[in-house]
Amino acid sequence: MSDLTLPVLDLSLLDQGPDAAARFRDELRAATHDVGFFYLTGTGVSPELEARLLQAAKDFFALPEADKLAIENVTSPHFRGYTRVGGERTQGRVDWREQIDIGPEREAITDPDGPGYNRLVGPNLWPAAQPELKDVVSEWHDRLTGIARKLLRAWALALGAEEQYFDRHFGDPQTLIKIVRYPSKDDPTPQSPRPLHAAPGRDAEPPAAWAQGVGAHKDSGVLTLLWVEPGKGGLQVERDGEWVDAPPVPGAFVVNIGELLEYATQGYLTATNHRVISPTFPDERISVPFFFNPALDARLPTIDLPADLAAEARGVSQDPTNPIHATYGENALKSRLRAHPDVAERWHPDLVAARTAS
Ligand SMILES: O=C(O)CCC(=O)C(=O)O
Ligand SMILES: [Fe+2]
Repeated sequence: MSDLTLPVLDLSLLDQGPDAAARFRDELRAATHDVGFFYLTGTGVSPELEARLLQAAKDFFALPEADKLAIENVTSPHFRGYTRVGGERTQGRVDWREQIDIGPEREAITDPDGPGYNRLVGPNLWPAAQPELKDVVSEWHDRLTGIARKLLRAWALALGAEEQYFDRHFGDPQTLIKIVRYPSKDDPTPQSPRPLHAAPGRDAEPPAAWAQGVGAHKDSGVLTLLWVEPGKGGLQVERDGEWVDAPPVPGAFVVNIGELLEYATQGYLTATNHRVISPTFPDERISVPFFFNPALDARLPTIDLPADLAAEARGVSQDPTNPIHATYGENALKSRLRAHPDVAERWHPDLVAARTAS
């Protein structure tokens, strides 16, 4: 395994005059053309806020199991709430992590003739026993939305588009915050994996030994700002067919782009496969990915790249097992149905059947 040092970019350069800002944009373009991943410092997120978020995450996972299961995601048609260890899949294999998924707080849309992705719209499920979770998540959401918008404006300019390109096409962002805990697979504490609940054609629940922290995948949206508990390795990024470690850097986010940004740049920017290796007992690892994505019905038009950049656009990755849909809602629904087959089966059998048939 080789050591990739992801590029480190300092967001505060954008506020240090035109030359510094231009340097940031060049570095941003290079990093996301070459690797698709980088570390971002200078974001202004305070260590106090990070500490509050980490504490809230730990408190949530330490709640009695019954409190967590009271908001289990199988009770939400909108893929919100708590996923227990073993309740999620990537590439058909079980992920050994538990998490809470939080999206925009909306009322469900009841329109049977509307697009399937409307079913992603709905209320969150919050733990009754931890009212403060909502406050810290809401503050985190607002801070990171500001950072994401700043980055996207820098990308737009770096790609030869007008600065507001993404603002204009995003609509009301469909953000997703996941608070995730990766236990060790050797942790003797029962992790209450989902009882046998195999999808058609799927075998019984595989043992933990077969599971993964989270399996190799590309993020389905535009931009991910990942916060990782200090000192906790495990994230790996695929580079030239090899897995390379991307350990957390103090005070930095790990940033990566998703399939939609690759699509909008016709492969000039690259969405990169990544995965998480489970920690070794007695360690565990907490992370909080923030996915900044456009409205479900948004379709990012292809950016008209300057000739020198267009010459280096590789085209969009073609993988028959993972088609990339231009409308964000379609792409998001694809990954939600795939990751949570039990939610899909219980609430959306018609969508599953339509997909199996096509
Ligand atoms: O937990 C991590 O470090 C990464 C998680 C991730 O890639 C994802 O949830 O999409
Ligand atoms: Fe990811």
